[in-house]
Amino acid sequence: MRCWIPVCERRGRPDNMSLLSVDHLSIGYQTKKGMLKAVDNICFDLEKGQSLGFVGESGCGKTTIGMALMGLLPENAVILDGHIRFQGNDLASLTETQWQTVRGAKIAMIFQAAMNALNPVMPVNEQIKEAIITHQPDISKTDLADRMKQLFDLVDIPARRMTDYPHEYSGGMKQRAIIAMALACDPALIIADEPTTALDVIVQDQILKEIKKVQEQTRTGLVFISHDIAVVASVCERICVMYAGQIVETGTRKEVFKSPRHPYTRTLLNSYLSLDNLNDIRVPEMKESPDQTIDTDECRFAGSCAYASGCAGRSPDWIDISPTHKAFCCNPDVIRRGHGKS
Ligand SMILES: Nc1ncnc2c1ncn2[C@@H]1O[C@H](COP(=O)(O)OP(=O)(O)OP(=O)(O)O)[C@@H](O)[C@H]1O
Repeated sequence: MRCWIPVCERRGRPDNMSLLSVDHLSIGYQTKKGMLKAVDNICFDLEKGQSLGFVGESGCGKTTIGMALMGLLPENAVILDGHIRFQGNDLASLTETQWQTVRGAKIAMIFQAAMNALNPVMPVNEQIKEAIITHQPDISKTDLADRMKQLFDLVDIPARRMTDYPHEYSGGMKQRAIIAMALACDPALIIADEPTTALDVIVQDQILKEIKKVQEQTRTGLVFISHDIAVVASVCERICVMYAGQIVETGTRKEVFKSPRHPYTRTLLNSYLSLDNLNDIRVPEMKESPDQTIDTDECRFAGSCAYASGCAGRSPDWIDISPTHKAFCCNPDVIRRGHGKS
């Protein structure tokens, strides 16, 4: 099966020059029912300073991708196929000892509800210092103090609050401290997995702006994971929409958010569109996700798709809408017509 790779980024340049290059990645979990293919033939590239969002409903495989990028897949997970190249090195072949020089230093992660992971009995600045010293044991006291000031400035925590304990911080400040900790060693790539889920809406908005600002200022690559397409669109330049382990649509923020083509993306966007926009979109009644222990090339969304017609038994393929916008479907007419009526 052909896999979409953004040719505009790869043209004239060997694969190993990308910050991150994921090729035909498939990851399974060994379960009692058999091998559950949680990630199926995923391809994407990310350059320094770029942001890429993964969005889809719970269980579509977003966290599995994030964990694979951090070398933190659980024991029953198996990389079935493909490569993850980071700065030219294949992450899938690293030993745990090698991972320790990458994880936290070159690739950092902001987990779901990570703020609860702050140590309650240690001042926040000491926890961030510890993260720096773990990867840079020879750092001088002056450089460490400079780095700490820089980090707190970057995430807008006043210097006078550096020595506070976590319980003295609000939820938003704790999450800013977690962002500072992720940035501590100046990583080239940050994976943010639902980083604002535990926060109220106003604080969520502030933290999303903070992540975007920090990512743009530091030119860090960002892989951002969320079930909320509006959240992803507010932070990321490019979006991959996932369904049942596969990417079904990818494009720039504007292309995916303003001109969704895959029937599943339209469903995801349904709750964010006004009734006017919805007039010519058929929104299906979502059925249960397909059983991913059954290995098939057939369209996984067909059972819920309001546009499915003659799709049974056929395999979807990538359909080009623009050089940066593609959708994975059996039905080119539905994809090319966009919001058009059938
Ligand atoms: N350790 C595991 N063993 C077996 N199956 C797993 C395991 N972890 C995840 N899965 C399954 O793999 C699929 C993908 O899960 P994953 O957590 O990556 O999805 P997700 O999109 O991140 O969902 P959520 O937003 O709920 O975290 C799901 O069907 C899930 O049940």
